Amino acid sequence: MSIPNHDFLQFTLAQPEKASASEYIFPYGTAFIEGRGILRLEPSEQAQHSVVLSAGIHGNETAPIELLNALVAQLLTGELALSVRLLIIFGHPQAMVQSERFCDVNLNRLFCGAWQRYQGMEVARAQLLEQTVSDFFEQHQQGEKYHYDLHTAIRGSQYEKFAVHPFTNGAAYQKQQFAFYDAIGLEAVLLSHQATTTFSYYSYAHHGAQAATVELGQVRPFGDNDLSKLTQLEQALKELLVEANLAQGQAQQVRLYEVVDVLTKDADDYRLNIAADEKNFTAFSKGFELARSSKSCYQIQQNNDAIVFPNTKLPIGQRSGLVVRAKDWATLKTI
Ligand SMILES: O=C(O)CCC(=O)N[C@@H](CCC(=O)O)C(=O)O
Ligand SMILES: [Zn+2]
Repeated sequence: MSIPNHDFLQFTLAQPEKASASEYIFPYGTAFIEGRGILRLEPSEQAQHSVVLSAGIHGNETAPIELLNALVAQLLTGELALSVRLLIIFGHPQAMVQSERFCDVNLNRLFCGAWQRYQGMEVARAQLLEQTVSDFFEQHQQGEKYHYDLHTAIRGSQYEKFAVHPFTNGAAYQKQQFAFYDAIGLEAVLLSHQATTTFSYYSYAHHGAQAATVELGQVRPFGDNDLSKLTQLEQALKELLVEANLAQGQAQQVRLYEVVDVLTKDADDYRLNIAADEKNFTAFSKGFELARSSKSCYQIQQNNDAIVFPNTKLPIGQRSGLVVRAKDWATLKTI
């Protein structure tokens, strides 16, 4: 069965959760519909890289879903000639239908086997996505493995577009990844300071892929996105898929931040002392009381430490924000 009008998004939204697999030929390869929201494209010519592009791990983060859907249509019609193995994942179709971030639990906390510690409908989805990515990368033959997991943020941001780069545990960072971040229009990168249970970290840690979570502006409903803001990303993805080339800008144009603390909601009365519309990367003075609950108090340790992803509408035990600090490029170990 082929995808009507090459519209993988509409096809996905209309499919049942347990959709059956099918495959068909398109002008430059074979398309495998592996499950709801999961489309693998294998080029007819020798593939140059293995690329995973995911969006909608949070169902209400629609701009990158629309962007990927347009790219898929161009591939399926043959307007773009595919030269890499490509796995497209629309992460959480049920949450997409409901215009929600998630249904029971945050899917992007369930990877690297963390799903074993949770309950809810996302558990099976996390297992399936892990298995799908593993199967895909296990068939990798040549070139690089890439996984870019595309999101939009709940809040506005001092830097509209930025990446969360996986924890490397002391290994040198690949400069070409930062040059790619600049090429796709990112203004900042957060360097994770510990292992996480996110989708992109799974591909990095378990499959050695070049991977990142990429934030592309603010959450908006389907049809309400200005995709012209994502032109640089669109061009760079086309270059990757068609020419097998990782677009390169100026790595050092991208501002570096390191995560210095992860805030965790530890009680029902947990509060962040920030305005409801405070933007990501808002900086504070040393000593400012950023968070308080009956169990804990968090004060800013150094002038200009900033908050990213503040959120208290979540269960106890979950991340309520990242405290980040600007980092000098001269201190970054790169190869
Ligand atoms: O705006 C927010 O608060 C969250 C936006 C979002 O979904 N971000 C990702 C980042 C994942 C990472 O840290 O790598 C998430 O929270 O899952
Ligand atoms: Zn998200």
